[in-house]
Amino acid sequence: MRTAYSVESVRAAERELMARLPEGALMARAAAGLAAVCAELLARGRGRVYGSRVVLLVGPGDNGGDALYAGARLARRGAGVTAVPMDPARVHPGGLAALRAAGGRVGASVPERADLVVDGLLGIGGRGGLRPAAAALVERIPAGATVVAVDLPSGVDADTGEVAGPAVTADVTVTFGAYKPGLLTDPGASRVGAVRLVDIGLEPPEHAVAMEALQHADVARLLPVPSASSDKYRRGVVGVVAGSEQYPGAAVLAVAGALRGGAGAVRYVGPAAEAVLARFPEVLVGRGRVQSWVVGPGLGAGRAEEVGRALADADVPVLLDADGLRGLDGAVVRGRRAATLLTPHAGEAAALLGVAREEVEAGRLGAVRELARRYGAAVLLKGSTTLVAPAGGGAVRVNPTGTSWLATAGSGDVLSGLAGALLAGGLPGVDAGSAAAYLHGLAGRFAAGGAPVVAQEVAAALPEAWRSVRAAGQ
Ligand SMILES: NC(=O)C1=CN([C@@H]2O[C@H](COP(=O)(O)OP(=O)(O)OC[C@H]3O[C@@H](n4cnc5c(N)ncnc54)[C@H](OP(=O)(O)O)[C@@H]3O)[C@@H](O)[C@H]2O)[C@@H](O)CC1
Ligand SMILES: [K+]
Repeated sequence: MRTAYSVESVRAAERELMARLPEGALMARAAAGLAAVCAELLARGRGRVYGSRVVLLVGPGDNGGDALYAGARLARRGAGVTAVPMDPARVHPGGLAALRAAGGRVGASVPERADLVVDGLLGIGGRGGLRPAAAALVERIPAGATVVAVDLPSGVDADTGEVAGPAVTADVTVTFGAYKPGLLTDPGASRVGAVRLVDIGLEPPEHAVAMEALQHADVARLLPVPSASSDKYRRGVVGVVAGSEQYPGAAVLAVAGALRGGAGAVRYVGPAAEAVLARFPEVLVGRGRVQSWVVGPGLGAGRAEEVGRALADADVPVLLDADGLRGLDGAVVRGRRAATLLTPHAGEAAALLGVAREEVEAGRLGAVRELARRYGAAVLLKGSTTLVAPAGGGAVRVNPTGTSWLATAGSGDVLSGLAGALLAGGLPGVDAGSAAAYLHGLAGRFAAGGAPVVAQEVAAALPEAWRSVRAAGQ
């Protein structure tokens, strides 16, 4: 499991550690780690550190201090290092002295050419959009230079991933002590490049985890596996209420996802039974006992009664997607005993929250948390980085397996069937949602292999995704 911590808990852990260490020790560790990554990148790009041109963008706080001490290390190895302060009157004094002593220089403007630019403008102390002096430096980053962000790209909010105005786009982000949510959540996540975590001895407590990303072994532990005594009912029957005359394909794809999600059986309810059976003769048709409901893909408007009927089944987990999310009543969802999992994309989330879609896109983490709070339900927010918030608050999961090839018609229908099958297998909403997103992303990668993919191929690649995950759990 990869975990991320809020700025507040990183600061608390930092204070505790600092109290036990000599002054400057933590910054020295951070700078050493940063310099090592920079040296590695220079060696990879130009064969050696000696003679390379390094530019440090230096902010007024400790983030700038890290950059200066790392710059001093690179200067000692023969790099030509120029520090450009955001505010010459506010520069980390120890860092500046170290750089000068190592032969680095201070410039008033960003040189036109550089092999490597170190973004030490703002770290976890950054607030709001970049001020003009910082934005002006970011604008002048020379094209073609490798950009290394210190702790996080300046302009990205560490706690939320929000980007208000200009921000650095890094090739590599060297982060200290712990991941921050902003590195894992879009729009920030698309600015970080490759993330390298430097261990500086920080140990934030486990209860303070703000975000987590599952890995193969975590998913392997979550997936239900049939035992010798399993029959189809014990493995779970998924009821799929989906499709319409206009969108019969959504029903077929949701059923495909449910069948490949380990369900003992799938029961289909709706007007697309002919299309479903033509593709999957193993499907049961019509209402009956189920261990979970998947309601919504391709349902079309005006089917509120069917949504209400599934929700009224208070002891059966329900997944609501697409049209199943229209006009959703918070009190009804909150009143349920069994799990409810909502799987909106940004537009549907915006409609539920009564805000503009752009607002959800700009603050995805806040939006998914707010939806989970309002509905008392687990919420999977689809998109460039899929997020899953648990019903009762707590760490939000971010899916690490996504691929942009999955942005294709019907892909969400497969995901809803798959997550519904995991609910039927007994997984709580957040686990069902995050394990489904993980397998779905993996299947998308396998099916695409670097080429366009269609939703039914994603469903067909799900067994390969299961095998790949289960192999890691053995
Ligand atoms: N945690 C750890 O364990 C360790 C942390 N370490 C490092 O310390 C970093 C945190 O340092 P930090 O606290 O000094 O804050 P930092 O990010 O440099 O920025 C604050 C300064 O920026 C300014 N400013 C704020 N917003 C702004 C804006 N929008 N646009 C422009 N300016 C803005 C703000 O100005 P003010 O508001 O005071 O006027 C203030 O002067 C951390 O990220 C990591 O790199 C490591 O060394 C060791 C281990
Ligand atoms: K930075």
